[in-house]
Amino acid sequence: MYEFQEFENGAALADALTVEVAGALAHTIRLHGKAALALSGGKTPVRFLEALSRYRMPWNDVVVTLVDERWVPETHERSNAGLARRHLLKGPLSNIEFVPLYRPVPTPEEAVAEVNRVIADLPLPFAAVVLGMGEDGHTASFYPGGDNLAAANSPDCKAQVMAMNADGAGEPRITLTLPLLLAADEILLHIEGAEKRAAFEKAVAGDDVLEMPVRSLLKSEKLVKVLWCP
Ligand SMILES: O=C1O[C@H](COP(=O)(O)O)[C@@H](O)[C@H](O)[C@H]1O
Repeated sequence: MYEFQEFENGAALADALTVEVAGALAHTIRLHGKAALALSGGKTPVRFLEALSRYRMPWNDVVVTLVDERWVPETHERSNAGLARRHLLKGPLSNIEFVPLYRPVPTPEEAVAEVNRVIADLPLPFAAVVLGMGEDGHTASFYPGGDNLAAANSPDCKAQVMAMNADGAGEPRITLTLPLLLAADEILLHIEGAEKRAAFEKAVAGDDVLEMPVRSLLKSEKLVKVLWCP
């Protein structure tokens, strides 16, 4: 199920998303002393990450990771970890705990066992996961046509992370799996622009999760908060 919130512009959306995420983190820290946050990459999150980086809260009690990663080193312009470092993990947040998904080995398949162990050691469930969506209906690295899509996007998946290879993905990927995302206390989907709004409308109008993998979240019993601006 989902709840759709529309914002006037990207700045208003970024501020509202920051308040949602910070609230979820603060709540979990109050209850458990430590909170985990999983963020998306791509182009959309820049303004939100900048707003979050300015937010004052007990960041030393937070561990940050990613919902997915492109199999490139952090120095590569397409690295999701690089994006988080440039726009969130800076200034007073430079030294907070960050768990990247990339490892310097040729393929995600060679790293997946180790990354699974590291993610399983986080203070789970995530206090919040912030997802994005492509116009093809992918979210995290659940790509239409992905070799591990059916397994990673299944509510029965036992792994925390899986490798993903898909024609539309640009490079090999590693992704958190559906049960881990759905277990989060707050699930937020951040989309911007008319094309993504149209893709979202198409996603909610259909049921085939292999065609548009974001449907697995939107049609689940967990509440997904969708934040959109033109
Ligand atoms: O490749 C990815 O794409 C999606 C959407 O990215 P955007 O550039 O259209 O905002 C993103 O959510 C995901 O984390 C990323 O790896």
